[in-house]
Amino acid sequence: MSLIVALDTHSLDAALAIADQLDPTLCRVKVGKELFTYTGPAVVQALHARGFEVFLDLKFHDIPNTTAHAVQAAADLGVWMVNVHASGGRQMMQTSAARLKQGGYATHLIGVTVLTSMSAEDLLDVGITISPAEQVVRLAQLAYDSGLGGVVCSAQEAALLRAKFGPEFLLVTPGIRPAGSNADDQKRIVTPADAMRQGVSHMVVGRPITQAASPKQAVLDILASI
Ligand SMILES: O=C(O)c1cc(=O)[nH]c(=O)n1[C@@H]1O[C@H](COP(=O)(O)O)[C@@H](O)[C@H]1O
Repeated sequence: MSLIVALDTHSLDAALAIADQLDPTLCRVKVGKELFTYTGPAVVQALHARGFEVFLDLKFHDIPNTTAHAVQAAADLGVWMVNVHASGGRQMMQTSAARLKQGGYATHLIGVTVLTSMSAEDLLDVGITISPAEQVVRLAQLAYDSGLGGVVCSAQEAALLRAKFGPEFLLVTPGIRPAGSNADDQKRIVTPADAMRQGVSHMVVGRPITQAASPKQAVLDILASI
């Protein structure tokens, strides 16, 4: 299992101030919608120059042609991983995966299942009457069948997916909270040690690291706990 630090900040300087306290041999970094919208590709280039592998988390969700081209644009930046919403459907995911394959890109493409900020009640609001775990399995199956290399899910569903899709399928899990830390807006949360036991391949941690007095020490503490 490896660690991905979510650099959810509002400027290049703020992101690099955190990245410069981290060790690229101990973690990867994630660039999401806030940071990328402020900085554009410059942040990805700066992180690559510092030796980090980057997960570009833009959660594309659009018609197949648009999504596949956006996924290719991410791969052209040389990122290690990029994601789409699995609820965008089979054709959207197949077209995106095929585009990466045809281009010979090494970038991992994964599908977001049910956001870790959502509970059963939140799903009901958008017309989904099955449980979060059932919906995660349904979308993970669709992602798997569409040729994606893995999914984003909560570690609460990881054991189920690991058993179903085998050891190679990437299970990338945000909603990780060390014991005693604030849940913030996350609802399906798991500690790093429990996530490890559930068979996740990569855990994503943002605020518990980026808002710590020492991000470097927070990374070491999490790695020591697993
Ligand atoms: O795709 C993601 O990375 C993602 C999916 C999901 O279901 N939940 C989720 O929290 N994320 C991202 O993971 C990070 C979690 O950050 P913290 O809650 O601060 O640890 C954020 O950057 C979210 O955008």
